[in-house]
Amino acid sequence: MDSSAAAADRYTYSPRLRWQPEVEEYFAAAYGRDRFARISEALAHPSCYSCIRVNTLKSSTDAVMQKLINLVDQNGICGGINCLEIGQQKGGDKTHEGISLVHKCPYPGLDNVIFVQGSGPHVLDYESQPEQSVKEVIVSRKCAESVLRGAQVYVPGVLACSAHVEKGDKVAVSVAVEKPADDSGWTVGITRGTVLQGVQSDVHYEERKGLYIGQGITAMSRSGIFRVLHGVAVEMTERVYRLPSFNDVLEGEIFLQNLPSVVAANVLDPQQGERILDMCAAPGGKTTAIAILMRDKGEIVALDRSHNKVMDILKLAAEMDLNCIKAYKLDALKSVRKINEAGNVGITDNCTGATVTLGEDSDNCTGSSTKVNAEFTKAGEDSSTTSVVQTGRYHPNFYTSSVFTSVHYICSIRL
Ligand SMILES: C[S@@+](CC[C@H](N)C(=O)[O-])C[C@H]1O[C@@H](n2cnc3c(N)ncnc32)[C@H](O)[C@@H]1O
Repeated sequence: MDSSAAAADRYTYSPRLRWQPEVEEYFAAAYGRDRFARISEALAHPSCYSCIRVNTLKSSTDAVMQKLINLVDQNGICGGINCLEIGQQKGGDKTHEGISLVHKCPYPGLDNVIFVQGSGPHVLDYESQPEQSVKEVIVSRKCAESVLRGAQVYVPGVLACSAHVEKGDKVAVSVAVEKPADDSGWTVGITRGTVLQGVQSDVHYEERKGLYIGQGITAMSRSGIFRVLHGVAVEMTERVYRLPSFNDVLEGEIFLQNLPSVVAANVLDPQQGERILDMCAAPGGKTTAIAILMRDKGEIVALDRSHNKVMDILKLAAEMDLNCIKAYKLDALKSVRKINEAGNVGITDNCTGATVTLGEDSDNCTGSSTKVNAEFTKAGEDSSTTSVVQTGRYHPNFYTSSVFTSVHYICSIRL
């Protein structure tokens, strides 16, 4: 193979999804092998559109579309990537690759949703400087998913980098995907800080073939990337999928959210004045969707086990001007306990745990009553530092709705 053919083979994006054998067998039997192969193929690639939910308490779908059009006309919102053209397709010369369009969501009941069309996969030229060997960065899967949705590469997402990378270097960015580990779990098998050799003797050389998601310019040196805790490591200049970044765009008026998550909140059909429990809530996508459907009237108890993520929920709620969301740090796994024989509510001995007993009585046609007795740590307080911990008693009656969906961890209960 000559060097350009080898590069074309190597610097591509053609990921293959790996399943645990029993899972694969199950789905193959359910869908048929061919159909399941097509589903697996589709799941390995990012969506070609972004889905935006409008905060209809602050704006309207039409007004947001108009603002996006104006923003693009003024500055573009793609961070230097030629990918976004919003509104009507303007003239025949705009049909080249890279054009994106904005549409209202065509599905009934989702008129608060806007789609922004992206493009890809694109074939990129990674070897534009043939006299130099390609410098490389490997990022985590989570980081890669964000990059393919328009984000930059941030420091925590970088797992490995070539030697001698300086600020301003052009780098090829690939993704590390999990593979089966010895203990029957999954691992990426790369220690953070690994030096990439860029030669075939490099242990990670073969496994990143076909997993290149784009290229960019380093915003700091290799040593900086692994020394600092925050910041952009690589400014992406080319991506195999091009979608606009909505970072800092129309803050509080829009939320980027996958369509199934928007639908999950709609299916719950929350009403004004109700009380809803969202047990794995951060960053607050479904919580805020539910709050808006309730027109911010009622109460949503939003739980997350991570203190920082609880702060994210509160930040998002404040940005969106939503006052009905109360966020608490609580491990949902410790918040539900089966009823004991006597039908008593147990009390946990963990200061951040909650005890929930599912009772048999029901005074509501949609579900059974659920008594809750919990001690919780209020958002903004750190349960690991006893000097600042203040726990409060929490003892409402919960009424489960017929909807108890696990789509994207939503775990919402009508109280
Ligand atoms: C995929 S995110 C949830 C997304 C969220 N429902 C939304 O719509 O934006 C999963 C969240 O669940 C939280 N989480 C996972 N296990 C949890 C548990 N046992 N108790 C509380 N939160 C948990 C994680 O910290 C993470 O923030």
